Amino acid sequence: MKDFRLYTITGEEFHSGRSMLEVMEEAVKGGSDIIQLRDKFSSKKEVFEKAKKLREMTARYGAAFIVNDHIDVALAAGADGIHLGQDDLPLSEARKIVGEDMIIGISTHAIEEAREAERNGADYIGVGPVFATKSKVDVIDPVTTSYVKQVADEITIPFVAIGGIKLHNVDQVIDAGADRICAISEIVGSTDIQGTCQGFLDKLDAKRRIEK
Ligand SMILES: Cc1ncc(COP(=O)(O)OP(=O)(O)O)c(N)n1
Ligand SMILES: Cc1nc(C(=O)O)sc1CCOP(=O)(O)O
Ligand SMILES: [Mg+2]
Repeated sequence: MKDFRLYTITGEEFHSGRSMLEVMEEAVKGGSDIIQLRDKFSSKKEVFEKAKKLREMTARYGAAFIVNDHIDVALAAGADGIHLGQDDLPLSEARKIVGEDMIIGISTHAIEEAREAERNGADYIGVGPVFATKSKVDVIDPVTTSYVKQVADEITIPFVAIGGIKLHNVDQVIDAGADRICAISEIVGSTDIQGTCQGFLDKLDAKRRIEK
């Protein structure tokens, strides 16, 4: 898959009166190079309608587009990939359905899950929740930056840190080894979405400059 740095997920409860498309377009304009449609409340038909709009918008900017949970919606909307959790369809079965070209991302919360996802051909993994988050209802306790460090030290496929990541604590995640970060509330709840994205990118870039 094409490399990415900043991953933004929809969270319509934080969009405060703005349309989902408007919010996500701001995120892409701000430099989010991958976005995910995550919608736990709408009907599948509604999720599909949203997916088609996000597919069209992301294609205009050259950003990757991922659908959470719904493989059929991802395929029907022409998304670049799907994101699956530990309780979703197993990766090997999902791969049979979507083929080799589609991106499959897998959530992981412990190093054994990260190893398994890598072994089974995940294109990237989510690593979290690093910090406490209110954006997910059935969330487990924070895995802390020590899990980020474990993954950075051992796993070779791309990983994205997620969960409670804000501009004020992202340095801890970057210091633990993350090159890519993912956020919902800090970005889509911001009154200056482009500025918030730029703030994250500046911090990620500063790390890359130091490593060169
Ligand atoms: C990039 C990324 N990482 C983790 C998740 C969480 O996925 P999952 O565990 O399936 O939980 P839900 O998002 O479905 O509630 C994600 N969506 N994206
Ligand atoms: C959807 C999701 N998955 C997580 C995981 O750890 O797998 S944490 C999370 C919520 C992230 O939202 P926020 O940036 O607002 O904390
Ligand atoms: Mg899921």
